[in-house]
Amino acid sequence: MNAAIGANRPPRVAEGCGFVLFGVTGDLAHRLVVPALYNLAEAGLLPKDFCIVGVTRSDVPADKLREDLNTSLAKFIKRPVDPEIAKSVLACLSTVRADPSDPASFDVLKKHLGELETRGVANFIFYLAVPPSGFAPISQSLANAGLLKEQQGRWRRLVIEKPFGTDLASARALNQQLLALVDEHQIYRIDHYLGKETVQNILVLRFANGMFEPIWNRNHIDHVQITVSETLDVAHRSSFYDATGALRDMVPNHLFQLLSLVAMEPPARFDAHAVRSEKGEVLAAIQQVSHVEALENSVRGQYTTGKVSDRQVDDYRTTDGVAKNSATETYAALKLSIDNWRWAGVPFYLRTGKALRAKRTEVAIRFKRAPFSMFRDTAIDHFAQNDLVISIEPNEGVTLQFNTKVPGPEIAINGVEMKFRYEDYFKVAPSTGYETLLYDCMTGDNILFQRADGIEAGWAAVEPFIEAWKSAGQDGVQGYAAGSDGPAAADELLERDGRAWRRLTP
Ligand SMILES: NC(=O)C1=CN([C@@H]2O[C@H](COP(=O)(O)OP(=O)(O)OC[C@H]3O[C@@H](n4cnc5c(N)ncnc54)[C@H](OP(=O)(O)O)[C@@H]3O)[C@@H](O)[C@H]2O)C=CC1
Ligand SMILES: O=C1O[C@H](COP(=O)(O)O)[C@@H](O)[C@H](O)[C@H]1O
Repeated sequence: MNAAIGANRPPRVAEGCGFVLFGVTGDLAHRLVVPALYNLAEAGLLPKDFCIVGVTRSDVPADKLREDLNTSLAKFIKRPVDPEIAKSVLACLSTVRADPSDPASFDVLKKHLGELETRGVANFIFYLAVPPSGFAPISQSLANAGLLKEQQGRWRRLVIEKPFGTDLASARALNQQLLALVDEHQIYRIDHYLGKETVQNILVLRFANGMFEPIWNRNHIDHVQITVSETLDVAHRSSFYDATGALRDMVPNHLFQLLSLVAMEPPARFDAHAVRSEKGEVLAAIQQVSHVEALENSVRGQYTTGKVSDRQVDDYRTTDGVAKNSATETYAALKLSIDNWRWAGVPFYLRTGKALRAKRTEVAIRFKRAPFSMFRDTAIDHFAQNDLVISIEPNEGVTLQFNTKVPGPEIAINGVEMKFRYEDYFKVAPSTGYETLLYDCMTGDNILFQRADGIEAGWAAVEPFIEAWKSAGQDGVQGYAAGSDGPAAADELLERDGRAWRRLTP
């Protein structure tokens, strides 16, 4: 590798900061955020002047919280926890009570952060690991207390969790509320898919390899399939899910992150402005469809009783917290078109669902078939479609399928695979996926966070489907047995175009 490549890019350094964690008593903080801080500490990546301020709405003693978080580290770090590192991360934790319904409590928080400042903590990250209803009130209270103002090189960053809105109007409103309080560069809107190595690798695969660009277009690509299938059902979060559904939960965020990385134009440089502009552009180019077209080009499914591997799963509508006549989809499939020259005529098929046969997150780029006339009479054992498959999870890696000659005196053809697997090349410690995102936030790099325009373009693209499904109500919700590949209508969506989904199991 050319050692000069990248030599001009200054090393990124995480700056000392106070990590103010709203919702520190909650699931996300315990399962992902604090374990990610532990992993950063273990990797020597936490800055020297670092401390955690856990914010709660009721008084929780710091000792009690440290004990709970320590237990969670043991539970959620997928290898033995080093007690010294855990101690050092949790030793710097203090707690404060602050509740937006009690404005005076934010003065107490301000005083606490002021004391930390006198001890040399110059910068603050405000991480809102709370339900979405808390995003705007907490941000407003922080701003009212003057805690979001940047001055004299001291930065203030606001991390907002997903979901960012529930539709275009609410996402716009939230963006407006936040942007009235802080500048765009201070907002870090999280999508945990961008913390995945395999998702970041899409950028490198496409733009650090010269061989792909000439064929990455409508002349060579037949279609793209994006799959996020899950074996999980919704039992433990049914009330959230029944109000949300598969489309809102997964498509405008996670699946569109994958779509935008695969479909965007090459950014001029590797920086947050250029990359996020191109991602936003391609999402904005997703064709806006009428209600009729939305219904024609989509499938909604809801799981019924079945078995996922050996696990019995009950009918979605019998789940506690789910309305008995719920029309909420646990499966969504869409056919989308992108209105630009690169992708004209290349359908993007997206599918995601719960309680399916297998956990699989992948992007498959299907190339056009070779003009096959010269092999018309050739024996074909197994014909491979030319798929380039980016496996996000599991079996992280990239696979290329192609046809080859079977050894022997005759010409016979067999499909084979060329595989790259991360585990064969790299030793990577298990991670939560939040480490890179938190580290980037400490370095001030928001390339892996979403900008307002990208979020809104995503919601705008799914809006016709949301609207059309709402009008259709129960009509059109297809049942599928838990543990299957999804509703038959999803297969028909592709069959109509002479295509088929990749199977969920090999
Ligand atoms: N859990 C997960 O795996 C994931 C979660 N997310 C998102 O992260 C955020 C947090 O999720 P999760 O931890 O599961 O949520 P929880 O329901 O566990 O809530 C987290 C904490 O937020 C505080 N809280 C609850 N309601 C409010 C409110 N209205 N205003 C302010 N604070 C409140 C509570 O702490 P206290 O009472 O101590 O103040 C609670 O412990 C959500 O936006 C969620 O969508 C995103 C991806 C995955
Ligand atoms: O944000 C969410 O993502 C998970 C799927 O994440 P993955 O990293 O396991 O692919 C999904 O289960 C959940 O419903 C959704 O809210």
